[in-house]
Amino acid sequence: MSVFTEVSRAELEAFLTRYDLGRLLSHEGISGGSENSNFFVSCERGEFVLTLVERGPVDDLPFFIELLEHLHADDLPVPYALSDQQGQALQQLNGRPALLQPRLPGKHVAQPDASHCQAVGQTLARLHNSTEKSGLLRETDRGLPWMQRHLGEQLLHAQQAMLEPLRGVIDSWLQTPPHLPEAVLHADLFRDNVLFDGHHLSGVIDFYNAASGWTLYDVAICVNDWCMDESQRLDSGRTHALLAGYAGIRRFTPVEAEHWADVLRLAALRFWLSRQLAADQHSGQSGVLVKEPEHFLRVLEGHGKVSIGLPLAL
Ligand SMILES: Nc1ncnc2c1ncn2[C@@H]1O[C@H](COP(=O)(O)OP(=O)(O)O)[C@@H](O)[C@H]1O
Ligand SMILES: N[C@@H](CCOP(=O)(O)O)C(=O)O
Repeated sequence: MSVFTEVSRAELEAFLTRYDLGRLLSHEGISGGSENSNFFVSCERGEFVLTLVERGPVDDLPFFIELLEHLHADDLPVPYALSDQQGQALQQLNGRPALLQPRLPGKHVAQPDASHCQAVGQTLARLHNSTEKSGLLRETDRGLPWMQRHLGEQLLHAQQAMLEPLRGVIDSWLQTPPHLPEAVLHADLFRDNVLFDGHHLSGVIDFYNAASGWTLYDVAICVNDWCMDESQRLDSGRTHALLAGYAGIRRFTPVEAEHWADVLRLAALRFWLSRQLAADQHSGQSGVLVKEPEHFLRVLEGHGKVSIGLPLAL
């Protein structure tokens, strides 16, 4: 399912009178997304993406708008909400909050190579450098307390021997958090949220998980999606390339190196839990895309077999 709220040509033409983009040429629903209704919109003065926000942290839309404006001003390849002729970025359409953003060029890469991974590492480091001192803050609703609560409930579903030690890590970090560098994270930088034009990284999209947190955790989320081989073990070439791309722009610290293996596993646990909860909630419903939770159990297993340390400057 990808378009939950339809928008007719007449409704869109009326909406577009708020902007100065010329005549509407065409529009079509985008099938790729899973949370919101998205449309490609072609006008005389450019190509755009219209998003009707269907669920998720709607009250935080002003935060996301400000974050994307900040990243765009820092030359990161991100979409940002266009303001209408009254200076208003956040709109309403067909009963939903709506955003109109420029369409970024490029395509998703399903099978990345080391050079794609290096570019992802570099862009993530630039994103962290940009948000670190921005003053922007947002608390995640998927942090350690959320993991602690749901891991307790979900342990019955899965191999306890593999997951119990992670419970220990969460409990101990809730008591005494490690001193890791923080910034605003993308927090969902999977392959389906990045666009490439050839080997040029042309877009980072879908910031609706963005929140303050440990930058190392964002690196771990990326590695867990971009650097896995077909058995869900770390691919050495791609992992080294992503980490080196990142470290070339933003150095890792010795404390980060010490916590890397646990942070990698926590990042895998977070997505196993969210997929497992979605599967429980939507089981038997048609039209709802539920991603396979077991994938992240295999990623966790893989981390027990292959480990690759963080590169530290000498
Ligand atoms: N600004 C954009 N430029 C180009 N394509 C976009 C843009 N925003 C979204 N898309 C396309 O729409 C798809 C769904 O967007 P996404 O934000 O991931 O939706 P959802 O929040 O519903 O998961 C993306 O995979 C991408 O192909
Ligand atoms: N990329 C994630 C989906 C986004 O996470 P959610 O917690 O916002 O549903 C995945 O592949 O599971």
